[in-house]
Amino acid sequence: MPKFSANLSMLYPEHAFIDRFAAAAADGFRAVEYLGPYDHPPEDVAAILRQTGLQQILFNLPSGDWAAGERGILCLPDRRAEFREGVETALRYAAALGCRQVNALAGIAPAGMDPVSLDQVMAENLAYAAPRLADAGIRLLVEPINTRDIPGFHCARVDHALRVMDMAGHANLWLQYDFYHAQIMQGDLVPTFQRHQGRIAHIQIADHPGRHEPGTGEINHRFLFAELDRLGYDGWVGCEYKPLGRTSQGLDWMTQHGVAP
Ligand SMILES: O=C(O)[C@@H](O)C(=O)CO
Ligand SMILES: [Mg+2]
Repeated sequence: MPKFSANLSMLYPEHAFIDRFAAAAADGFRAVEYLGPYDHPPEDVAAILRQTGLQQILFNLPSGDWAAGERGILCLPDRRAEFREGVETALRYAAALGCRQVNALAGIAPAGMDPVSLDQVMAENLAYAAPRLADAGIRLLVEPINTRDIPGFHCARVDHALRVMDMAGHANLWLQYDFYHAQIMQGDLVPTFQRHQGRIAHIQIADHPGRHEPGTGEINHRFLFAELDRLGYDGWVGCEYKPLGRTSQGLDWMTQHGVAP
């Protein structure tokens, strides 16, 4: 059975962010992930992890002005300095929280910019960050995100992410494979996983359409989980979906799929 982490940016919206940790622990989760801890001092988040016994397994590098619609800065030519500062901030938080994986979001392509030059900026930033994070024992992940939910997102397909990671040319670059985004952009979920398994550090799930609980849409999660087991995937699977009702009640999808938090 895969091991599941609770994505606190999406699960438990009925609670304030800081109270979502206890809610996830009460439901039996052993690990959490979310977009970013940066609104809270690292020692406060570390204390909550200690109190709840939860493991912090992933968060994103600082991703620009989220409220203003930004979705990462990795590909943005005039934000290189901010990206580098963000790596230092993430290193500080990761050390405090014992987190061994961070995700770098490509960002929305500025209108009129040549996509090849944006790839070059991405690769340059990845080449800068990957060894620094490796020295601290932290993996650097890249996540393709569908362009229906985030129009203009620069890195939407698995092969694109892998190509840019190859351009950066460092061993500490890993794919964050979100089945929901992949279903929208390309399908072929399991063969794609199998082809790139050695480069995949983290998986996320939600059903499609709607991005709700597994079992509410067209993705066959029972099959996916069985295949992850058969293929020996030993990473985490992030529950990154929008609960249809109260999060805890909605977790009965797990028993229906023969899995547990
Ligand atoms: O899939 C997602 O939306 C997240 O994993 C993320 O990090 C950016 O929104
Ligand atoms: Mg995701």
